[in-house]
Amino acid sequence: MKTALSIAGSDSCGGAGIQADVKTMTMNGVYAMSAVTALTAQNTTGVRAVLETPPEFLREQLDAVFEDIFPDAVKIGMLPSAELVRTIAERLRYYQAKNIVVDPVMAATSGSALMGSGTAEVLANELFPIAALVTPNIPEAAVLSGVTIREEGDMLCAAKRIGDAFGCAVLLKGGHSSGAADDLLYADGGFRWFRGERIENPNTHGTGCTLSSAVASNLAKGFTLDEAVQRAKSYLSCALAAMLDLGKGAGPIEHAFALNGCFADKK
Ligand SMILES: Nc1ncnc2c1ncn2[C@@H]1O[C@H](COP(=O)(O)OP(=O)(O)OP(=O)(O)O)[C@@H](O)[C@H]1O
Ligand SMILES: Cc1ncc(CO)c(N)n1
Repeated sequence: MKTALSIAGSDSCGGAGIQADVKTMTMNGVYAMSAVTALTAQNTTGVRAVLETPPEFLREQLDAVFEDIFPDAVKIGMLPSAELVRTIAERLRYYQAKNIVVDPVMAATSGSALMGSGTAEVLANELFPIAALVTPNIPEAAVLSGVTIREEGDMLCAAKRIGDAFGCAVLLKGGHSSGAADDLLYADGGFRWFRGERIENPNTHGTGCTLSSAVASNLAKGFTLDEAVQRAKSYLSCALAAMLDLGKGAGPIEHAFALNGCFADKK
């Protein structure tokens, strides 16, 4: 069985972070592992508290995983501090980790900040160059590129700037746009749109985590980058379209929509 590692924060309400990644990887047919960067006390309405993992303990988790079950892909999510970024970059280079997907998480869907100031620059410098794919949303791409993003032309410009500056492929997600949910891939000097209808569902907590870990899962299985993005987008759209409705804020999506076997049967 192919394997994938999520290096991310824990989301106590289960819709984003490590919990979303493990569910997504499992549903996409790979064996999921985790290295926790932070504990968050959060729910669908906001983040109440964050406890950062000490860098030496994150390193212990990474060594424990890589020395035993070498992951076929790595997804990186919430990184609250520059020190944690440097720890991960050093370990991933040491192990020559492959199929690295970096989701540059800056804030939760609820708006709460998840990254310390100054960390974005270190993240970009240290981790983007070793990534197979970087997946910013529109506000994150604006910070990383310095481009104000209002329309498709701005998305092209921002994705190219980030990709060219750090030598990585970029998937600029369109979830925060006012129109359709169209994502833009910039890879090997070329652009490709992954078009998606906007699904009328206010419950979008963890969509970014889900998309990036689905891409990582599909890279682990050997799909090309284009195929992995297309498959990930289809999985995400189905999980959103299942219309799960939990919590008082922007709720989580239905990661297990495809389970019809006896263990998932309703009473
Ligand atoms: N209402 C929607 N209908 C269809 N697709 C959506 C919708 N909202 C987001 N998406 C898709 O979800 C994926 C994640 O995009 P988004 O821009 O929401 O990421 P994000 O802000 O990082 O997510 P989050 O912070 O909520 O985890 C993209 O493929 C985007 O097109
Ligand atoms: C732990 C964690 N990672 C990422 C996100 C972004 O959705 C979140 N809300 N929580």
